[in-house]
Amino acid sequence: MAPAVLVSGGAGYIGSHTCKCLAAAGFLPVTLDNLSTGHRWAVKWGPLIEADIADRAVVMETVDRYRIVAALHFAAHSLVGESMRDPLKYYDNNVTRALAFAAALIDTGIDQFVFSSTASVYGMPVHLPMAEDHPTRPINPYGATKLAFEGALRDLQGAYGLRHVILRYFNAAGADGDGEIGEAHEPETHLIPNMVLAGLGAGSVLDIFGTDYPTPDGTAIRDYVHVGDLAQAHVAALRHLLAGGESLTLNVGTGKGLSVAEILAKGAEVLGHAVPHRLSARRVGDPPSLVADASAIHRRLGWEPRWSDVDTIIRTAAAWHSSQRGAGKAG
Ligand SMILES: NC(=O)c1ccc[n+]([C@@H]2O[C@H](COP(=O)([O-])OP(=O)(O)OC[C@H]3O[C@@H](n4cnc5c(N)ncnc54)[C@H](O)[C@@H]3O)[C@@H](O)[C@H]2O)c1
Ligand SMILES: O=c1ccn([C@@H]2O[C@H](COP(=O)(O)OP(=O)(O)O[C@H]3O[C@H](CO)[C@H](O)[C@H](O)[C@H]3O)[C@@H](O)[C@H]2O)c(=O)[nH]1
Repeated sequence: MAPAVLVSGGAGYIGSHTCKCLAAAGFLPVTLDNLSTGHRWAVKWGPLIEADIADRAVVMETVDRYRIVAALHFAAHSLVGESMRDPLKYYDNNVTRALAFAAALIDTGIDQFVFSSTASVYGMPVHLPMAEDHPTRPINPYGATKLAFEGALRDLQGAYGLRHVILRYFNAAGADGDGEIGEAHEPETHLIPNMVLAGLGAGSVLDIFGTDYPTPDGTAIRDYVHVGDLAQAHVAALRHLLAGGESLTLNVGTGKGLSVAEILAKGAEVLGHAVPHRLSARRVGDPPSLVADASAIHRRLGWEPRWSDVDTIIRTAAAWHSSQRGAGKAG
C-alpha cells in the first residue's frame, strides 16, 4: 500500500502540483483543505478532506484513518499586500491555526513535517544572492508570520522531536507540463499569470508596480521557480525525512533574478505579441530584489531545477490559461 502523507492546502496552486508529484513518486497524498482559496477540481491524486487545519478532531481522525506517515503544510494566506492591510488574518491562519495543526499532529505521533516558507522572511536584501544565513528581517506581516512559524518549528523539534524541512520558496510560477492543473487565484495578484492573462486579452492591462527601484532597469527583481520543480523539492524533502534525515532550512530558487521589465519582454516573445501594460506606483511591502543562493538544497537534497527557465515558465502558464478560457476554472 502506498504510504499516505497529509497535505494541508493540497487544493491550492503549489499543493496540488505537489500532490501530482507525490502520487508519481509512490505516495498517497491526502489533502486537508478548507477551499478558502483552493479548488475541489485541483484535488485529483488522492482524497480531499474538506476542513480547516485547526480542526483538531478531523486532523486526528484523518491521520488515524489513512495511517499518515508525514505532513506537508502548504495551507496559509500568502499575499504580501493583503497582509499589510489585514495582519490579524495572517497571524490567525499562518501562526495560530498552523500551531493548532502541528499540535494535533504531534499528539498523533507524527514527527515528520515539511513547511512552505518564503523568501519574504529575509526582508530587504543585505547582499544578493541570499543564502539561508542571510539576516531575516521581514518587511511585511506575511513574511513575519512565516518566520514566526519557522521559529516555532525549531522549538517543537527541541521539545517533541518534530523533524522538519523548512522550504523557503522564491517566486513560484508556471503550470503542470501536462496541462492537468495550473494557477487559479481569485483575484490573481501574481506577476506571471497577470501578464499572461493581459497578453491573452483575458485580464486587465498589466500594472508594472514600481519603476524607481535601485535595480538596473528600475523594476523589481525576483527569482522565479517552476511549480513542477518546487513540487520535486517537496518529494526530495519528504524522502530525506523518511530516511531519518535531520531538520533542514533550505531556499528553493534558481539563483537567477529577472526584473519585471525582463519578464514582460520575455512574455511578448513567448506569446508572439506585445503585452498591454502601464507603469504604476510601487506596491506596498514589496522589496526591490529577491534572488536565492540555492546551493544548499542541491548539496543536501540533490535538487536541481529542470523546468525553471523563463521560457518554460511562461509557456506552461500560457498553455494553462489558454485552456481555461471559457472552461470556468481560471482566467
Ligand atoms: N505562490 C508563491 O509564489 C509562494 C512563494 C513562497 C511561499 N509560498 C507558500 O506556499 C504555500 C502555498 O501557496 P499557493 O500559492 O499554492 O497558495 P494557494 O492559496 O493557492 O493555496 C493555499 C491553500 O491552502 C488552503 N487553506 C488556507 N488556509 C487554510 C486553513 N486554515 N485550513 C485549510 N486549508 C487552508 C487554501 O484553500 C488553498 O487551497 C503557502 O504557504 C504560501 O505562503 C507561496
Ligand atoms: O500585476 C503585477 C503583479 C506583480 N508585479 C510585481 O512583480 C513582482 C512579483 O510579484 P508577485 O506578486 O508575483 O510575487 P511576490 O514577490 O509579491 O510574492 C510571491 O513570492 C514571495 C517570495 O518571493 C512570497 O512568498 C509570496 O507568497 C508570493 O506571492 C513584484 O515586484 C510585484 O510588484 C507587477 O509589477 N504587476
